[in-house]
Amino acid sequence: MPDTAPYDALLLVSFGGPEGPDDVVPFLENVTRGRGIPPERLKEVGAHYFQFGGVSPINGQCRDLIAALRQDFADTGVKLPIYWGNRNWTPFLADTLAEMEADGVRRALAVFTSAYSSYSGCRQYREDLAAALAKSGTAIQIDKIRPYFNDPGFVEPMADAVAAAVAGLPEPARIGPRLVFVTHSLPRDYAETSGPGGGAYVAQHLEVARLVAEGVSRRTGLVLPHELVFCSRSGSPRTPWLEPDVNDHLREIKAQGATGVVLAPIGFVSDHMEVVYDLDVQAAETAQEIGLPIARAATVGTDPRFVGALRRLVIERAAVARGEIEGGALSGVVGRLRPFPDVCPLNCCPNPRAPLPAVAGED
Ligand SMILES: CC1=C(CCC(=O)O)c2cc3nc(cc4[nH]c(cc5[nH]c(cc1n2)c(C)c5CCC(=O)O)c(CCC(=O)O)c4C)C(CCC(=O)O)=C3C
Ligand SMILES: [Fe+2]
Repeated sequence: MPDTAPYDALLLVSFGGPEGPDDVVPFLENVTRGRGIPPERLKEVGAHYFQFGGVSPINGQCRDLIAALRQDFADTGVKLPIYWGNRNWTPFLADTLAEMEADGVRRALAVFTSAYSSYSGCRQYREDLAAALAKSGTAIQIDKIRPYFNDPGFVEPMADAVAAAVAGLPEPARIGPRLVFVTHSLPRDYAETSGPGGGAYVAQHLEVARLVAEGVSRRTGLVLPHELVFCSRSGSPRTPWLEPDVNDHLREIKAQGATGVVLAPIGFVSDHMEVVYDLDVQAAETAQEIGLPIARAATVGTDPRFVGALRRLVIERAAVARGEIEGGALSGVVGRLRPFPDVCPLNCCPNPRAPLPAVAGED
């Protein structure tokens, strides 16, 4: 039986999303509290959710991932109970931690639904956990698994998905489409300070884009041009964010003569609102308007290779916690970047406003 000591539980930590029209405004208030998002942008984002009946797909996708992990754990003899808590909507992390403590959990391993290093996708979750411990008055010790962008179980399903999307394009677009890799935009300063030495967010995505493009060329025999672009920009228009925006980029490459595009949302682990709205509605409209055929590749979701990768990362992290191996020794990584740290170093992905307590780091 795989050894997951010293952990008593796995805690899936995610963003949360509204589950009905009445949830939309309070959810957005939770997301944007103290973040200087202009009211016009909030109205616009609210309208995206209302267009989907006020329901974000993200909570259902977390439930599906947990169900798949439970089945995988049962099949492989991993005896770790799985809990779930969110930053912005029910089940809130503080409530989940209270439940865990009542169940006797003393030491938990967190898995974030973000594969990359950034304030929003890593430290902010570490801060959320510290705040939730304080709020719930619990004393659970919480570690996290390392960033998993370069795990083969994350990269391989995406290469399959992109190859399938290429095949799904109409003739003649499928002969030589551009692979447009998409992730969430960030304020430039968040990107510059991301990861242990800075610059990790973009470096990690460029590496995944390169690996997936390579996988696609092995699968299809085509060597396709690829680039990394960004979606879902918010904040003040005066703050510089990562560019180009996916819509601007589609116009640009159409003008350069592109005949077809595969959009590959490598920044996300499931088809949540950023994917089903920002790509499937907005970018699809742009493409339609300029007459550029596009196909959107699936995210990893509950692909068994991804689920298996999370299980290996959990088993590996437990062995690291017991002092038996180093991070990366069991689960392994693909490509040119090293395994990222299991324990976030001091000042990794710093809070852009003010330092706050965070779990699972040296600080
Ligand atoms: C890097 C990153 C990820 C990926 C990593 C991860 O997954 O964690 C991510 C995921 C998500 N972002 C989400 C939703 C939103 N993000 C917003 C705002 C922001 N995101 C940011 C960054 C990221 N966000 C940033 C720098 C802001 C500006 C404000 C701030 O500094 O915090 C806003 C406010 C309105 C607006 O869009 O302006 C909303 C509603 C949802 C839920 C989707 C659903 O409901 O299905 C998910 C998974
Ligand atoms: Fe976001």
